[in-house]
Amino acid sequence: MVEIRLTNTRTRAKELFRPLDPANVRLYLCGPTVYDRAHLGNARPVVVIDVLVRLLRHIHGADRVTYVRNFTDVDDKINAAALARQQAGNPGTLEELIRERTEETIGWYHADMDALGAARPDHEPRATDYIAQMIAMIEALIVGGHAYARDGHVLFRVRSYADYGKLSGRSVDDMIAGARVEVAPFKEDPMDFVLWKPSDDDLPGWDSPWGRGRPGWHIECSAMSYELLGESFDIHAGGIDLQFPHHENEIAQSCCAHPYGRFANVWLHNEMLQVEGKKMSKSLGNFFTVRDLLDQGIPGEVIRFVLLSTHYRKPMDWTAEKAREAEAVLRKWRGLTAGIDPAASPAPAVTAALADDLNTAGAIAALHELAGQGDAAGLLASARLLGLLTDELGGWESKRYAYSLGVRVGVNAQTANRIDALVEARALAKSNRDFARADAIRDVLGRAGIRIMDSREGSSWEFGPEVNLSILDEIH
Ligand SMILES: Nc1ncnc2c1ncn2[C@@H]1O[C@H](COP(=O)(O)OP(=O)(O)OP(=O)(O)O)[C@@H](O)[C@H]1O
Ligand SMILES: [Zn+2]
Repeated sequence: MVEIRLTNTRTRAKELFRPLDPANVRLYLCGPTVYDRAHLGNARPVVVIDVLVRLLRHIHGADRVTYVRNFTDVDDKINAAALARQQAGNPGTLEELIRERTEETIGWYHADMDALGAARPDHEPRATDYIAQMIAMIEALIVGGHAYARDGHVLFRVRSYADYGKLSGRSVDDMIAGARVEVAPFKEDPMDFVLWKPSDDDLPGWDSPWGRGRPGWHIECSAMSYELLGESFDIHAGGIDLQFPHHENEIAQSCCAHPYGRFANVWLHNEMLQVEGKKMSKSLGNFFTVRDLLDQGIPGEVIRFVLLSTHYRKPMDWTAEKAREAEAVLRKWRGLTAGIDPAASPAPAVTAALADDLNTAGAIAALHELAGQGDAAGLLASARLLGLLTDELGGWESKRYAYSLGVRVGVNAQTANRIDALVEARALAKSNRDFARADAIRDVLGRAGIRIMDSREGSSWEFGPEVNLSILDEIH
């Protein structure tokens, strides 16, 4: 059996992955707060974990993996979005508008992640369906001396858990110094965090031993993972931005409420998708959504390929150039594998790359080799382990697009093929050292308003500001 190695944030080491129960490999990914469209950064953990789940199913068996990803559907940001709708004159109670907003956002989320070829998890628990379990867990924490109720709030007593900070490798005092911790009169210690908070009459709330209120964000994941995966499970994943405080708090809650459990064995954190060196995030406003890209006509498969071309533990950014290259590669591979049956199993080099801490970039390099060898059946089976070249993501390759001044435009396939043929003829002339012909073709394309870009991968082209295709008739 292929051995998987994963980098575990908890131990800061790349470790051999040994499932607690090989008949049921269990993993949990922190899902979205459903108040708005997912941006491209939010899609990165989803696509990365989708590949991990495919690999685990390939190695351990399709029905021997349980994948949970939650929806956080109770949150102040959701309330604020619903309130804004109400103030804009939308009919309905705040509760109805909140429900409408979360339902709508979950629908968008499914459509966008489906478009990227990310399979739906086995369970998608919604926080509002697990309030009773959260209350039970909070009660257990109070009984154990790890939490206290004050003024309708319940707080986790951070100093009661000696291992707090281990995941991030920081001491509590360092964390206080570095974090924006809220000092509040109802806190014993500024570091203590909210498990439960009171709700005004006009906000969503549930009855509890501490009055009408709502849960804090961290307890949601602790309660839902416990209910669906048990007190010890294999992998907990999320973006590195969640390591502190969210994951640190999840560990504290879960390990104190279930002292005989180990909570998550492996912590897997993806690095950030960035824009000019900064995390893409809603709060910074430097984001674009997955839907924005799909609406520009960029196929979901191309977005997926770009996300997988960088290792998940490295920061990355999105560029139009990467999308263009990914599209050219996928178009070529789809052409090569059209009508071919996939090989019985993926190529060992591809499986080995993925098993080595999800080295998706290495796996893609191995796919290039298979394509280079003309092994279409091997390429198809192997690409599918990464969720590429699947039937669901296909169909786009029959349509042609080009770029014009950096903007993607639809182009008639006949024109595109003709330009492709000229670009290829130029490359051939160059390799035959027929520079006169190569230059003549370049000259005609240039006068027609088409720019050629040469790279290691070959030549691509785009439309310049002024295009006159009739000039192409000057050459054959
Ligand atoms: N720029 C990013 N790159 C990679 N992963 C990200 C990025 N931003 C958020 N994530 C991940 O997306 C998932 C959903 O996060 P969450 O719902 O907290 O996002 P959000 O609040 O909408 O995002 P933001 O951080 O933009 O305010 C989490 O696993 C988080 O780590
Ligand atoms: Zn979480």
